[in-house]
Amino acid sequence: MPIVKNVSRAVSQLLQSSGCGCGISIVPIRCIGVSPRQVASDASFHSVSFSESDHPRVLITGGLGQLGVGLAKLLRKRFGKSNVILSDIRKPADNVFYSGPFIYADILDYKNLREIVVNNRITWLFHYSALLSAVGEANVPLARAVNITGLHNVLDIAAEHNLRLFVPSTIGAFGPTSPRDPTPDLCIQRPRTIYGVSKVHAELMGEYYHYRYGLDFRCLRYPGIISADSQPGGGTTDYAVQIFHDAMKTGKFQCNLKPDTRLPMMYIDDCLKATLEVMEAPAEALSMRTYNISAMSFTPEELAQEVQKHIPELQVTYNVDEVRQAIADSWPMNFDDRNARRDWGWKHDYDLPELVTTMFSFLGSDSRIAQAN
Ligand SMILES: NC(=O)c1ccc[n+]([C@@H]2O[C@H](COP(=O)([O-])OP(=O)(O)OC[C@H]3O[C@@H](n4cnc5c(N)ncnc54)[C@H](O)[C@@H]3O)[C@@H](O)[C@H]2O)c1
Ligand SMILES: C[C@@H](O)[C@H](N)C(=O)O
Repeated sequence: MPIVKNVSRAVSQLLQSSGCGCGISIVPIRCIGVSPRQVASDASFHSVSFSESDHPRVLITGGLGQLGVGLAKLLRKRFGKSNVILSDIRKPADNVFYSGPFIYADILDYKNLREIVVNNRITWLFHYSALLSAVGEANVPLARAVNITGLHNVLDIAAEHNLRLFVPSTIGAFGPTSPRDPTPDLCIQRPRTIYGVSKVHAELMGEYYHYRYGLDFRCLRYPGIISADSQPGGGTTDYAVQIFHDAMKTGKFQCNLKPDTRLPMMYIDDCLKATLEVMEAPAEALSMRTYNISAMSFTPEELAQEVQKHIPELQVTYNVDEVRQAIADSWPMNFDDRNARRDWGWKHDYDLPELVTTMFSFLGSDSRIAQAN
């Protein structure tokens, strides 16, 4: 194996060379000039010319799901419309297409993704593409491809081009053997869904690339997210969005989880605020690269009672979906987010009553507009 020997000798010489300025334990890709995809070393130098005083140039993958459009809106307000590119493999609605830059990007197409990053001089990447917990169980091969192979593509491109990378994780990254009430940042993680397994993999790979190559990887474990103007993509916590729509439309709601199933939840504005805050936090403030964030925790019964304060005639019945129930029973009931609060000042704005009032004022004003038209 002379080639292997030569390469390892060259790498060890590079590691020891004082000119590189690298420590032995942290080896940024640009120092050894060999990326995980064997891209020429000068590939990363192009993006290094980005000045920190400029606005970041942002790409959001999987941006047409429940969270991406709201994230683009928030980031465009902060960094300017033209600096934030939304992408997905689906066709955007007119209002999304005309609200700012949109591009087709399949995260499984490595070359296409790299071309987008290079041509648009991307400096920050928010990686939102994923198959969520319930749809993931219904199509494991696709979930494995999108959530694991897709993540590998994103990690390599981010490392090669010196990007700051945000990858969301989830309460679903924990499992039945994790402490569930509360669940700390660091504990046993043995999830029993392909979604959870892929998210633990993403957390570990991102942290590994951070320590091994200096990748600026940042990750938050989101609770179930509740939003009024976007639909959830097939998760276990979807009921907590659906109840609002059904309460408004029919006054009847059939819940697919048992009434006492407690899960951590969060209003979308808090989720997106946390995402921007952790991306803007100075690196020295981050004692970890993956944080839990928390706002509230409730059961379907407690949510229904709060909703009934606004729509007293709402009738709730229960028809349990065994797959979703088994998933929910293995997830945290409460999330311990003390580290996020201490390190970068995380603080939620919405508790359960505030969330329900906000959802109804949003949906209420929407329906009034629909009637007027
Ligand atoms: N919504 C939540 O409650 C929640 C909670 C925890 C974590 N998260 C995470 O946040 C991220 C965004 O969640 P969401 O609710 O918007 O998800 P979503 O399911 O609503 O949207 C995911 C998007 O990924 C896209 N996608 C699928 N395959 C793709 C491919 N090959 N290339 C590019 N895009 C592809 C889909 O078209 C879809 O628009 C996900 O990573 C999810 O795991 C969400
Ligand atoms: C919790 C989260 O990751 C997603 N909403 C799901 O239920 O799958």
